[in-house]
Amino acid sequence: MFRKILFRFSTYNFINVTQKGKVALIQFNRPKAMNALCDGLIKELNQVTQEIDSNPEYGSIVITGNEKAFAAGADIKEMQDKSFPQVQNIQMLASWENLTNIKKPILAAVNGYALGGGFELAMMCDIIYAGENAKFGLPEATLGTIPGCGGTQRLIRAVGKSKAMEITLTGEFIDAQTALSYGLVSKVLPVANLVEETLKVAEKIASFSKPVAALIKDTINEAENIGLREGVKYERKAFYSTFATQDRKEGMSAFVEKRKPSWTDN
Ligand SMILES: CCCCCCC/C=C/C(=O)SCCNC(=O)CCNC(=O)[C@H](O)C(C)(C)COP(=O)(O)OP(=O)(O)OC[C@H]1O[C@@H](n2cnc3c(N)ncnc32)[C@H](O)[C@@H]1OP(=O)(O)O
Repeated sequence: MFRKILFRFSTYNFINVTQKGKVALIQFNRPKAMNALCDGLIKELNQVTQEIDSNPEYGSIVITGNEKAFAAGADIKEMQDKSFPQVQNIQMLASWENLTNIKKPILAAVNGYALGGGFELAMMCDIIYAGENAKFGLPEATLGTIPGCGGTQRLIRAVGKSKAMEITLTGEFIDAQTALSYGLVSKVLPVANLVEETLKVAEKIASFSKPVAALIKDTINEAENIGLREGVKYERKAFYSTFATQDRKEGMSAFVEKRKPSWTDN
């Protein structure tokens, strides 16, 4: 069903990368460590997502783990002996947010645990689908630390202050249905079908014009940084800019001519 991606850097130790049509599927591959996010895994993830982003063959990305764990957080064993100067001087987490610079839409398919950095990483994605067994949490307080990769900031924007405080201050996990009721995830699916169903949505997204998808992603994400008035201005500029593209012309012509559009990504 999948074909291996043959990128320049095609040997990975901590992830598997496969392709279905125009979709790249990235699967974390540290099953013995509940897919804990070690530095090597983040380096590979950054490298491959940048490659996919600049490869015109791909229109979207799906990130997943295994049935037990999406990712149980940053690797605690790797972090445990680090000192304050070490984490600050090397800016330990500086590259951990690179995923947010990817222009193509990213879907997270979360089965099992998405904890700490794993939950933060899922929240950096554009759409989250959860398997029925998914468990989300920010248990950093139980380790004597706090979320370090946008967890507090993205969670409050997704669920509001009281729930964000509750989740982060107690360190307790929430299940898939609760995450759905909080608006954190868009759908809850059977564990066995999660990746397949997520790929279907990713394929649909990838079937449209890539620059237009990138513009939608950018415009919605910008709403998290700016107020409504500025956001509407930002959106309007983006809307106008589609009139400089072939794909806008093609989409509207195809509608009027009652035919399917043929996107050129220009
Ligand atoms: C991209 C953005 C990232 C930014 C990161 C910024 C800062 C983030 C900080 C954090 O994420 S701190 C970590 C937060 N996560 C946790 O506290 C969860 C820790 N894990 C657990 O609580 C449990 O393992 C579990 C997920 C509830 C599963 O429990 P279960 O009893 O089923 O399995 P275990 O025997 O505990 O685990 C199996 C195996 O996996 C190892 N492991 C699990 N989680 C981690 C981890 N986060 N880091 C390193 N290793 C982990 C665990 O030690 C076991 O290994 P062995 O001891 O058997 O070798």
